[in-house]
Amino acid sequence: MTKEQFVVTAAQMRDIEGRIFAAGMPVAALMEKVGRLISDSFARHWQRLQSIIPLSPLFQGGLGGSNVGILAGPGHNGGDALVVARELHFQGYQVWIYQPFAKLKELTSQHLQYAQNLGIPCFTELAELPSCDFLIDGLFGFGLEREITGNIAEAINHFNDWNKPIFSIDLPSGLHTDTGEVLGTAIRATHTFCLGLWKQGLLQEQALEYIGQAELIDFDIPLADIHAILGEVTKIKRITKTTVFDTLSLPLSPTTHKYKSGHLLLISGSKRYAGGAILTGLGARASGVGMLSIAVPESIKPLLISHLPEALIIGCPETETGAISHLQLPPNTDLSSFNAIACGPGLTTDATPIIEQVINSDVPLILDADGLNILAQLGTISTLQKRQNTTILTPHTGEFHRLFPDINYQDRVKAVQTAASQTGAVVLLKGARTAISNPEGVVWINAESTPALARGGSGDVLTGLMGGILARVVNKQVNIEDVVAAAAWWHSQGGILAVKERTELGVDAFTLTQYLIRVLKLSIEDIL
Ligand SMILES: NC(=O)C1=CN([C@@H]2O[C@H](COP(=O)(O)OP(=O)(O)OC[C@H]3O[C@@H](n4cnc5c(N)ncnc54)[C@H](O)[C@@H]3O)[C@@H](O)[C@H]2O)[C@H](O)CC1
Ligand SMILES: [K+]
Repeated sequence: MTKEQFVVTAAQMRDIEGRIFAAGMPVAALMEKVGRLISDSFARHWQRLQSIIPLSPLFQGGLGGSNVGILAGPGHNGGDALVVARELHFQGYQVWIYQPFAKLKELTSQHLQYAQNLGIPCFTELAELPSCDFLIDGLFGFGLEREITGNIAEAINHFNDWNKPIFSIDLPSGLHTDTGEVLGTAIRATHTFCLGLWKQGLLQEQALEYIGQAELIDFDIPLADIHAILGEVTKIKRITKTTVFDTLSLPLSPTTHKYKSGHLLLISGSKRYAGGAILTGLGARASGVGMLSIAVPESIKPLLISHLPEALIIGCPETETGAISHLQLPPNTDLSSFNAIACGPGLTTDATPIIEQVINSDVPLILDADGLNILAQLGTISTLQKRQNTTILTPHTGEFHRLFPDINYQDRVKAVQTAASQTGAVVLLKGARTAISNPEGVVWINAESTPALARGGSGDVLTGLMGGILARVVNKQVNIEDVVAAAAWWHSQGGILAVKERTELGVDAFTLTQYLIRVLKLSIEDIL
């Protein structure tokens, strides 16, 4: 487990830090270490930022000379900020401090006193403040306990209105550490330096517009202290490249062959939605699955063959509306011939018998799109109750609400945990921060994505990619939720790479399929 995977609440972070202090690490030393780490990381970011934003006329070139406004709070978040203030002062920045609080924690008060003795101007009133090139937000960290009101709320709104880059320490001040909700008002950060371990609130969708680019500042928290507080099996984890590569079982064995790399059956498409079948097939292709069979209505079989010559396209009888009426598998083949089935994109809701058939099979199954809408019509929990083998559901919020009308999906972590435990399935709830839970409540959060993926067809690609990975590794003793997390991570990283080269408007679903192998290659080069 790399530190990047752990996700903590304020209480857990306080307990972990409490263990570090109890073991002898002086609080002042930790604050000094953290302050220096932030200053170093900040200098790297500021060099990059300087190339894209105009600087104040006072700017004298080089790293120094920029004007820095430090917002210092009454607690140790403020203490961190004052250490940063001192370090940037010695690096030649023009630093001023805004510190409006009457009562400060002891350590924070000492750092303020030293900054003042160094001649760094300190202000308590907004009206007195000079201009600056950027701000460093050390008002509140995980010690924020209640709504921010009065002059502090006014100050936060005032700084947001300056439209200057704001670098927040630990969390944007005003965000609830655990839920990410705004307590009164909150700093809209350009960049957030999250300290030690990812705070749960930074992984919640409602926090996204306040966080900016988030970075973890690792200050060497011993793993033993983390596990002592979080337990050996941590409940909520952030998907990282390391976990994904463990699941994808790369590199391939030199003696592998196509039958050892899994056989996936996709059941998708209709006369009305042939594209869904093609996109799902292209997603599966990218997974490297050994054998790919795609069951579609007979009338679109030639279309699929032209897009996916390597796949076995199974033309099935169709209803008068052009949906698959029943599966007509090749001779000597039944559903148990496949390592996994992914079913739903483009099916339309006229394919109920197909969904009943795959649910009654004993094959690992992914249901998406119309497969989920039909499941909802059949009765989600009662229908899945009879399934013994792996089931994965991949709804977006609308499909989730149809499947689980009684579950409030605002708290996405709780929502997927509840849905997974009620159905015995692994449930992925799509979104800007996709959440995945297994029936035991172990949750993966995909913390990096791009709004460019919010387009028709993008989910079809994910279904095919996930189905291919599942078919490849299902017999390799992997956790099913790890497979789902690997697919979600790969899918979003493909989107992020496509945005870099084609802008946020250039990532249609077909283009996305062309970036999946590219992003894997770049990730392997980066990790090896
Ligand atoms: N624990 C440590 O020694 C280290 C912590 N790190 C940094 O410190 C903060 C956590 O510090 P803490 O003093 O516990 O709390 P905050 O600085 O986040 O909060 C400040 C203080 O403000 C008061 N307060 C809470 N809510 C409000 C409000 N709505 N209005 C006004 N005042 C409020 C409350 O009394 C708090 O004590 C952590 O985020 C790190 O930045 C270091 O990184 C390592 C050492
Ligand atoms: K802060």
